[in-house]
Amino acid sequence: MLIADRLQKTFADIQAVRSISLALPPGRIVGLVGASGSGKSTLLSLLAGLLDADSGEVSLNGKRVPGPSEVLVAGHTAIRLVHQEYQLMPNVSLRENIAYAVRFYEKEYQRFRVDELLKLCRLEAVQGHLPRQASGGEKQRTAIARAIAEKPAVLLLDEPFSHLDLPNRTLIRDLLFDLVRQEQTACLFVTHDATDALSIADEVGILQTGHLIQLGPPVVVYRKPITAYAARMTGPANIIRARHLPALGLAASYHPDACFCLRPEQIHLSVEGIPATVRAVFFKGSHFEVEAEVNRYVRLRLLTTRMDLDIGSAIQLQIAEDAVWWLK
Ligand SMILES: Nc1ncnc2c1ncn2[C@@H]1O[C@H](COP(=O)(O)OP(=O)(O)OP(=O)(O)O)[C@@H](O)[C@H]1O
Repeated sequence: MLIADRLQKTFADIQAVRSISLALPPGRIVGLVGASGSGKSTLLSLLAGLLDADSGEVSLNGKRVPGPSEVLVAGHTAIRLVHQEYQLMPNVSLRENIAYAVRFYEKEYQRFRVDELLKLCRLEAVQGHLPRQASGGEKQRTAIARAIAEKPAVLLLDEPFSHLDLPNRTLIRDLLFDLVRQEQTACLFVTHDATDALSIADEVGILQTGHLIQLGPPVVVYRKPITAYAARMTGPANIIRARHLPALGLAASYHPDACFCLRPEQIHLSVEGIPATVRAVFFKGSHFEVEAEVNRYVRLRLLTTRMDLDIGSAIQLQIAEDAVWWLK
């Protein structure tokens, strides 16, 4: 189990990581979501033993992970970090890039392990390609294969899904899912887009200006975000002030300035309810996202499969009292 205990890191006057504690057990996936500059990469480097913490510590199975200033070669053999830029050797094939990680083993085992990794990472068909002949998704999977070649206890990934198209994102997601189950690897990835984190992680954390402000199962973090920032980082959200509750047919029970979150899928179109006017309709493939104006102060995003809505359509909305989630 990888444990971070009150990690702190400051660069000049920027507090990049502020007292972050978390636990990463084997066979589990943790996804950390945060805006640009929230401290994601710094935290990964600290967890990998590639950056010295100002205070706090990282331990793996009860043993402290030393920072780079304490060892000759920075990093820990059982903790692997996959960078955003993949960092592959440019002049050798994808297969050789992976084989390099197991070069000190017997030839027969090398061949066996590389074949196994190529299969796991769905790279068999392109194993002879050079990195420049490979797609972003293939390079990402090669970087992951190389990182897991020696069966590390912990796999850390920096934005593994960014710059990839939907089929490749799905491939990486399935690969991490299989890997963690098969090899009991502990996996932590950081991302600025929560979609993948919510679908694959056992726990999702929200990073804001160096603080880990929330950590919990995806459904809980999505349904009960602690702040407006956490709500927005985890998906589309209507953030509304309490003073507008009566206009939504809900009891005004809080301070007028308090904010609450309503997820778009919690607002339903009905034959009778709060009158609203459609101001925009966005086609999303499986459904439409609709922007509805309730009055000059309140516009709501909602989801529907109805095909007949257009700008200016009159609609009626229903919102259950228990859909309202108060934010700090
Ligand atoms: N080596 C450094 N020297 C000075 N400041 C740094 C250094 N590394 C990071 N920072 C600062 O620390 C803060 C956190 O940076 P970090 O790269 O960890 O954020 P991030 O969430 O990974 O951002 P992004 O999503 O844009 O990569 C930022 O304000 C950044 O400018």
